[in-house]
Amino acid sequence: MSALFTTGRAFLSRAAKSAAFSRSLSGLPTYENIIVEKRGKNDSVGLIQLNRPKALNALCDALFDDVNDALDKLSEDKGVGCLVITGNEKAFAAGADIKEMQNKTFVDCASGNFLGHWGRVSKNRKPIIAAVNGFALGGGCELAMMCDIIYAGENAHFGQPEILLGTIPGAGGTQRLPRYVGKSLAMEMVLTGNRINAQTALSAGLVSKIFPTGRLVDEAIKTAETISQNSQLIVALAKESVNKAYETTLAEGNEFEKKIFHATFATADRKEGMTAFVEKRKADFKNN
Ligand SMILES: C/C=C/C(=O)SCCNC(=O)CCNC(=O)[C@H](O)C(C)(C)COP(=O)(O)OP(=O)(O)OC[C@H]1O[C@@H](n2cnc3c(N)ncnc32)[C@H](O)[C@@H]1OP(=O)(O)O
Repeated sequence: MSALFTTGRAFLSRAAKSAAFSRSLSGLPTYENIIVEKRGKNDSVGLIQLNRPKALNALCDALFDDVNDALDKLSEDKGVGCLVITGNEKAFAAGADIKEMQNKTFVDCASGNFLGHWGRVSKNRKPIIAAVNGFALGGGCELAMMCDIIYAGENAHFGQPEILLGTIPGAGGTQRLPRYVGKSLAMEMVLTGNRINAQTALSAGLVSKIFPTGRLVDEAIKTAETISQNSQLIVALAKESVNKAYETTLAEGNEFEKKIFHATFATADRKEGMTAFVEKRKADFKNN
């Protein structure tokens, strides 16, 4: 229980802290390395806060196990339509835990499929917003890129400094980053280990919005709340269709999109959405 009140969440108000406390008592599990809460209207947003502040939220194995377990729980929760992952004001996450991997061998990595369990974030059916304050380095930058939307606080810094440790990114840094910021900037970041700030990340296209540091999480929750008000069924299809754009040719992607569009006509929510428009009322989606 004491983990709920660490310095890592100093940006949350006292009221928010006690609300989190009572909610965590009323259902969601407590974890060693993360704090999980339901926030927003009707508790429709799942908030996962990485919580190893002394290690700048370095992504140790146990932390990622916690994240995966929380994703499973929040995905099963029919009342939750969208998730937010955040850290604290100093660090979203300073990368994979260097102390944990320092003495690993190739055989350890290959036979244990090291980092294999990280990929579940990008396969989650519900949309995830990364709310990034402070350092998002190495695996931290990769974790943000596994999410569907990235919002940055004004103090955010993104980087892939693995080259300085004699290794390379291992969770998408050389694959997603060039798709988001273009080859030249990605290559420079990966080969030098230099970081980019929030403004550069915005103009290069890595993040969609920047907010003052203290407002970032609330703004991410607001967007998540808006997404949660739509049909969860159709949101999942829309997410799948956008993601297709990164996995296939334009022609194949367009074909996929059209088929999914046609498929929405088999749903009650599509009928409800269009009927509500014609009747000039708010749609009442039932996720079917
Ligand atoms: C597939 C993925 C691979 C990877 O992700 S590889 C890792 C890539 N990331 C990095 O290389 C970043 C490593 N961290 C840093 O360079 C620095 O930190 C910062 C620039 C982020 C911040 O510097 P400052 O403000 O001076 O803090 P501090 O004293 O270095 O860190 C505070 C405590 O946090 C621990 N820590 C920081 N990053 C990591 C990490 N990635 N793994 C394990 N521990 C980390 C430190 O050691 C220290 O702890 P203590 O006070 O006990 O010495």
